[in-house]
Amino acid sequence: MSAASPHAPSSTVSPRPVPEGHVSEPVVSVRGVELAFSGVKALQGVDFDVFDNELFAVIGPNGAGKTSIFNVLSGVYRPQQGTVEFAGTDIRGMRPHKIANLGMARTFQNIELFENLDVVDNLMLGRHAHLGYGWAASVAWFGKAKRAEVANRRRVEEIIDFLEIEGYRQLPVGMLPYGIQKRIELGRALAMEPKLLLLDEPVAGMNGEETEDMARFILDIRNELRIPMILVEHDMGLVMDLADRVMAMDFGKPVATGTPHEVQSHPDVIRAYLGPVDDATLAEVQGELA
Ligand SMILES: Nc1ncnc2c1ncn2[C@@H]1O[C@H](COP(=O)(O)OP(=O)(O)OP(=O)(O)O)[C@@H](O)[C@H]1O
Repeated sequence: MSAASPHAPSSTVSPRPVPEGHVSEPVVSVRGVELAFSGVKALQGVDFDVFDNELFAVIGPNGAGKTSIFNVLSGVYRPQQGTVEFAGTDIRGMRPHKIANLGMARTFQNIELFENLDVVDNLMLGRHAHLGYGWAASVAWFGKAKRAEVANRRRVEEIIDFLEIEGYRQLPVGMLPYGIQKRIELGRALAMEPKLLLLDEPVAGMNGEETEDMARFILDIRNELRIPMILVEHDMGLVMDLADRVMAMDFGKPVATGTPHEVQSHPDVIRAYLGPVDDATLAEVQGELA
């Protein structure tokens, strides 16, 4: 992955702003998170909130700590310090499958689908937490198991409609174009009916048309399904177009949090991408971004 330069205008940045219109409790609340790997400080003093129906982006150059944030949220890494609350529950140290069952879904930088299964079956795997019956029920209480299966299939068909992948539904995922596979991975996350969606570089490796399609679906998820999202993405154009708020990271620390407009030409954000620059160069870059 390559780090991209931030683009477009800016102003001032408040350290931890609560966005206008958000009076409710945050869906995610992270405070003072510290994560280290044998001396390497991956995260230091990370604080942020994500609110209902918010699209929150995390940006930063390579190694800034973006993936580590996702891994802390989804339970892959346990931070040494700090608190992580999701949907009102303290999830620090909780196992990934338990966090997923609380309603946190994630897509990955590299597609993680079952290539030999068709689209419908891959999406049905996302319904795992919604089976509504156990193994015994599936044998001894056929009626309940069958009703749950029908309801799950109906939900999967709704997602297929929503993501406009009807034409691929019976095809093995491995033979589909890259952009469609990324869409199916998104569909599997949606099949979980998540309370929060983590999108890890959703347009990485996509061409222009695929990127535009994905951007449209991300907006639809926010506007129609009203699912809050955290987006990690190197495509700054996409971040600036889609995000409600952005947190910029550098060397494991948040350096600016605010609207895309505020963050993109913040001096610390520009220095995170370009390295040390003098005031004249900084002003020139800010001028180009304006
Ligand atoms: N499992 C690990 N073991 C050792 N160091 C790690 C591990 N995971 C992350 N790191 C280190 O933590 C720092 C942050 O890494 P992270 O992958 O979170 O950055 P990133 O912003 O996602 O980078 P990229 O944009 O390249 O994906 C880096 O110095 C990285 O080498």
